[in-house]
Amino acid sequence: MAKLRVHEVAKQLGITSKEALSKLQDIGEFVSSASSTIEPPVVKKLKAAYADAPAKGDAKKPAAGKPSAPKPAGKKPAAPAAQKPSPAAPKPGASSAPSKDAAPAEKPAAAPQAKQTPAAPTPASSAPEKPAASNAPKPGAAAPKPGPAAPASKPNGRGGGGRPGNNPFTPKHSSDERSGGPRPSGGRGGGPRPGNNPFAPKQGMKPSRNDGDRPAPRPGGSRGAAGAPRPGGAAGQGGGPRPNPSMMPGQISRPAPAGGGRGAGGRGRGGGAAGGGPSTGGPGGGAPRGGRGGRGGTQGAFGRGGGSRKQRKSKRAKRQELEQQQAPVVGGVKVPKGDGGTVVRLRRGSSLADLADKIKADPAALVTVLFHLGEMATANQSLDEGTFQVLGEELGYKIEIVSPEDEDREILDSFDIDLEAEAEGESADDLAKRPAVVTVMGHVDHGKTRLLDAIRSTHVIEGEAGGITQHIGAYQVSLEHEGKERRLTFIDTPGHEAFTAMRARGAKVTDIAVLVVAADDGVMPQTVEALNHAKAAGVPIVVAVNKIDKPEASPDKIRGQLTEYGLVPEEYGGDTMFVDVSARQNMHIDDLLEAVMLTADAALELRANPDKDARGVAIEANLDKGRGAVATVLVQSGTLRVGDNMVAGTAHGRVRAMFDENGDTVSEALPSRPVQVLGLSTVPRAGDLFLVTEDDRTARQIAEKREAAERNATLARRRKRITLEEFDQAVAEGKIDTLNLIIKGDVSGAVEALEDSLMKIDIGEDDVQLRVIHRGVGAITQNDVNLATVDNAIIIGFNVRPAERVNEYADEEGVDMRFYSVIYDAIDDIESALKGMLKPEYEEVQLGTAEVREVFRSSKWGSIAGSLVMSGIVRRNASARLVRDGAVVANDLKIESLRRFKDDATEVREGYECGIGLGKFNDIKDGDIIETYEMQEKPRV
Ligand SMILES: Nc1nc2c(ncn2[C@@H]2O[C@H](COP(=O)(O)OP(=O)(O)OP(=O)(O)O)[C@@H](O)[C@H]2O)c(=O)[nH]1
Repeated sequence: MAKLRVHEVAKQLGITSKEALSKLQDIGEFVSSASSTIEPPVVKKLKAAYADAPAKGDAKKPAAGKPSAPKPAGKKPAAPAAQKPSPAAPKPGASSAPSKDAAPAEKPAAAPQAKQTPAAPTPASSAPEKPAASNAPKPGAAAPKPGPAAPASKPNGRGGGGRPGNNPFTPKHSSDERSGGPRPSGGRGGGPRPGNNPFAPKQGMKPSRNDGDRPAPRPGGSRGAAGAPRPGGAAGQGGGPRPNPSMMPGQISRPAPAGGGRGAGGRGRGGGAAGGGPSTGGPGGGAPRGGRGGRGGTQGAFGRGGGSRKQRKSKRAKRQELEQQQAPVVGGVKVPKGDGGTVVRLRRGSSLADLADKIKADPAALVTVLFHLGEMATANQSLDEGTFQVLGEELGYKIEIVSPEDEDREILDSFDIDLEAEAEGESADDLAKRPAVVTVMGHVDHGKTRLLDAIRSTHVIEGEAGGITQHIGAYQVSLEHEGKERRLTFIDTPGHEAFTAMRARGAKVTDIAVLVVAADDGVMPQTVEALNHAKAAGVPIVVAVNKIDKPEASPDKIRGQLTEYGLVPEEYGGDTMFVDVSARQNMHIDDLLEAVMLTADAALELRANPDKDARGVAIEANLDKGRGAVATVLVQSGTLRVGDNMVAGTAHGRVRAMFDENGDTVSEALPSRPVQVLGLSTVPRAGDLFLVTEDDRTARQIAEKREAAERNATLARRRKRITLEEFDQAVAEGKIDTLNLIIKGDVSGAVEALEDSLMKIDIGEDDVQLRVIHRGVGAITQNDVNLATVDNAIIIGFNVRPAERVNEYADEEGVDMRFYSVIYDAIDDIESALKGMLKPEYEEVQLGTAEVREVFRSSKWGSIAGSLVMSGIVRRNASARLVRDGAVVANDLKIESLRRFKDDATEVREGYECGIGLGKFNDIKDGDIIETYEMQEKPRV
């Protein structure tokens, strides 16, 4: 018999290789690594040191060689569980189970399976026995035994069973003998696929069925049965009973593709026992299938003695084996496990393949793990944050999904560019005053364009050639203020649409907004929209009351109207400057500019460092036939020079030439200076941030990375930012405390009435607020959606619908729009959302009870209560209390571990057995009742 390796013995003992190594050292044996072989006497010594917990190997050995005496099965009678997979209900403990701790859970509840095997062999014994028993139940089948049985079964599953069909020339390979060579895809452990071997006379359904022992697929965790069909990887498990995915909520019963194959090999663990036994099939021989298969074989080599495969393993194989040995098994596959604190950052829209890449795992394995957790996804499918969180928790990683801003920061980080640190590192000495950047907003036809023209024509700095001013998207004016020459930059695209679109891209371009209101018209819907957009961005507003040349102009009326919207004129004691102007007649334009200066000086600290590479924002861009991409950019800090390498959004290139608003060439542009730039590879979007890089290569690579990030983001976009239903949770998580609304209605009366009623909702507490950030009359427009996007708002449409294509846009941006035609319905919805937003009150809700049937003590896990769920469900992480003879022995416990057979389970339902670990609490006795409960939120009335 081959010598065992440390890790193999460790596995038998249910300890880690590391622990085994240190124990060996303790007992005076020096062994260099986990893959070193150890002499039988040393193995004995080591096992003796763990005498408390019988080694798995003990169970296995008999299997390999001669079967141990079967233990009276069903010592523990059975429980109701009609579904028990295993025929008999062997007592885990009884059967020299490998290690009690592993097995407890699986004590089958005695539910004798009518059809299956007649007898109820002890787990350990059963496996080997069966083959011998001739066609009795296939070993695999027998294996179903939970814990103890597990080992036995595995062998079947994997090692034990050569895949019948695989060797057409093995005459004796009847499925019977084969002891249930597992066939992954087929119903996993148990059944040899009869049809596979045309030359095996005995092959037929019958044996296979036998073998089956294979309980009818049970809803809940029947998977214990070796035979239990198991999707995907599960199957792979080799006969090992595993929690059936179907017992998980929301589970989909489709098999996880990936795992399946893997399973084939029967990942050897545990299987060795039986596997070795039937040298007939050749240990593990069944499934030499890829690496895993190989493993199965290796493990079977526990029973390798029987094997004809004594060939030496290559170093690589050994190394792989060791690696796999060290990796934990989750969901039936091996994945590198984190320590619980390792943070893995993933971009929004990432897939399992991306995660696999980061944690150096096999994507297919992650598919299986996720399936095990109750969710189906392909390796390349974009997953949401919640799914990654659950998966991360299972794997021991903290997964963080990064926002677009973080994402961009990370991209720049990878090039050693940290804009924040750069800005923070600047001292007051580095900063110089810069001009304010102004956006003109207002209702249609109130004179925005005319005003911008008036300002430009009177104040634009003349070009050298005195050339004709041209539209480049922004311009700078110069004027004298308090004896000094001051400049202001105007964005030449009037309206809040462009303003909010840029904000949506993360660009903070505007320092001050000029709100133009025609004195002969008054405050109109877009006036309000514009002021709401400016307020939402926290930008100070200066009001230009235009068209005062008109006889019907009534500037005072405008002041009065705007007061209602929170813009109180200075002359009324407020802090908003109102300037009466006439754009047509160039009246008071200077006063307006003066007011803008004063407001800027009062409210803002406008400084930037001019002595560094330029950073800024693209204002607008177009593709010119002769000149290629032409972009107007606004320098926000640093100085932009011709010849600089820059990247703007996903466009990059070298600045070939720069022009100002007069069409004159410029060689450098200081902060707040808008210039037209030639030389970019493509056209950036308005609002794209730009920066100058050291070389062209860096610029190109940043652009490429951004492009890739955008592609990913588009994939994941169709997700709601925030919905009424989610407020609750968002508030509970501390993400928000204000419900932002945008109200659009068919008539202003209705909008006002709705807003009034909403504001009167008695929330009762002041930890949650309602804020209407914009209201207006007419269809829901793209601007509304933009604003909702930026400020995370919900749009309420009262008797109005979205304008053309806005629906799709809102959907793309993940903005929640709700439509009502009855005012009370809207109020009801918002009210309940708000009430949900209040900090939740919790009450205890009982989940289920489990009766302790047998307590297993393990040095590793402490006490494990082998229990039968008597009612409801037992859920991992749920709160628990222990009741003994009707009295509560301990409160405030937690179901810290929950296992079905050898695998972790999320929950176990009534009628099933499981192993429950209560953390450090060890005072558990047979007959105790474990009551589990959860604190659930109480609905508010
Ligand atoms: N009497 C008078 N008419 C003005 C004044 N300012 C603008 N107008 C006129 O108002 C009309 C609309 O002016 P625009 O500057 O195009 O208005 P706007 O706000 O830019 O309009 P949109 O671009 O459609 O949003 C034009 O016919 C202007 O001549 C003013 O101060 N006095």
